Amino acid sequence: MIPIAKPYLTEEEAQAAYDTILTGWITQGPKVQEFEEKFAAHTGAKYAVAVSNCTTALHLSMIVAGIGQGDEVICPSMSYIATANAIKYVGAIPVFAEVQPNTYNLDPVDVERRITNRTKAILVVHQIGMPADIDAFKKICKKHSLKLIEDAACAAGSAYKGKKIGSHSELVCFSFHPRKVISTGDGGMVTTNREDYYNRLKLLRQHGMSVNDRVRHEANKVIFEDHVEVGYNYRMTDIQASVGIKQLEKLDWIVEERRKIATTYNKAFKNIKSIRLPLEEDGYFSNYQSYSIYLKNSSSIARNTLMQTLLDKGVTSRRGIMTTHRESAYKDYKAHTKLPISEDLQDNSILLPLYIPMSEEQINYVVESFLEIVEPKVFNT
Ligand SMILES: C[C@H]1O[C@H](OP(=O)(O)OP(=O)(O)OC[C@H]2O[C@@H](n3cnc4c(=O)[nH]c(N)nc43)[C@H](O)[C@@H]2O)[C@@H](O)[C@@H](O)[C@@H]1N
Ligand SMILES: O=C(O)CCC(=O)C(=O)O
Repeated sequence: MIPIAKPYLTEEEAQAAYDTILTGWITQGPKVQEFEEKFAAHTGAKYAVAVSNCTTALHLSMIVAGIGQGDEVICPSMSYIATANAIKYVGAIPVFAEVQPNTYNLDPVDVERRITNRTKAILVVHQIGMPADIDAFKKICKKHSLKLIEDAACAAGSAYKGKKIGSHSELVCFSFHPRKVISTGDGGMVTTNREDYYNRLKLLRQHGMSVNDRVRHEANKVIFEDHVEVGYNYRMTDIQASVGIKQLEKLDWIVEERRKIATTYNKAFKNIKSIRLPLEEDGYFSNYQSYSIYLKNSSSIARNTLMQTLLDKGVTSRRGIMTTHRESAYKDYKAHTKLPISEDLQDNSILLPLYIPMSEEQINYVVESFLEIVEPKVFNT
């Protein structure tokens, strides 16, 4: 069976976790600090703050951006549910905007249309690793005095206009969940260029503690900490961070390898008229966290049938990215939300296997299986 995804983890990561365990400092310690410094350097951001996952990264970003009760935040419905949930955590209201059919990313024109006097921020997602048009959203935010927050859960190693994702705006949130291109089991990171945000994020992730445990541990004078505001326990462990450091060293290589597989898929499928392949325009550099194909109306096979037939041949796939407004948790949205493009993309797209290392044989098997089902006539000639 060819899986949909698999984290690329080696003896190196296992050894790093082992070594960290034996140091006796296993959470929010030196390895977390090292991972943060290296991640900031890699993205080109001034600061990075490690947290327990991207959902908590988004939650803290909402808080430091000053988003609160009753504020509106524009975001895509077509994203993993964590995007909208983070807005809800602070009592704010997710306002769903449409995405562009060929990139799955927020449509700036539709976003601007949905701005009201209660709008406080735009939460832009770089969907399945393809960067959104950051400059367009920066312009809208400037014009309407809004905050910009980037959900880069899937976009570690992606770049926009020659600069890595993480370096473009004030709050960028990453995930190291196993489904992402690099993983620490679970884990997240916020990058920022603002020192005030950096300090507040560090405070909030550790209960609002004024003097952290490492400082107290190393002090030769008795120090008492204060908890200056109601914070959270959103720490990353040093065991995770030591894995993250090794993963980060491989990130650029992993992205190159993923892009090679995406290129093979692109070449193999380019002449199929009934499907649309991922679009990577000039200035956009995707890490191909996922490879998504859209089945047009003219497709002779329904998406779910295609998925089952692939599975029967031993090829795992996934349906297109979910739409939050159609989840039960968001049933209040269902009646008044009209997002035909997002719904169509969710219903008619399919993610194919893409992971490192995928053998040539496995890649070819996915290609052949897909062609055999979608274009049987061409395949058999
Ligand atoms: C980007 C989004 O991707 C994921 O959705 P998805 O439907 O594409 O993928 P999932 O069904 O979660 O599949 C994750 C796949 O990734 C591989 N995998 C390998 N190790 C793991 C693991 O520890 N946890 C999970 N969830 N998956 C793991 C397996 O092949 C597994 O089937 C979700 O897990 C979301 O959490 C995520 N935001
Ligand atoms: O929790 C998940 O399954 C995905 C969300 C995520 O990637 C994260 O919070 O880091």
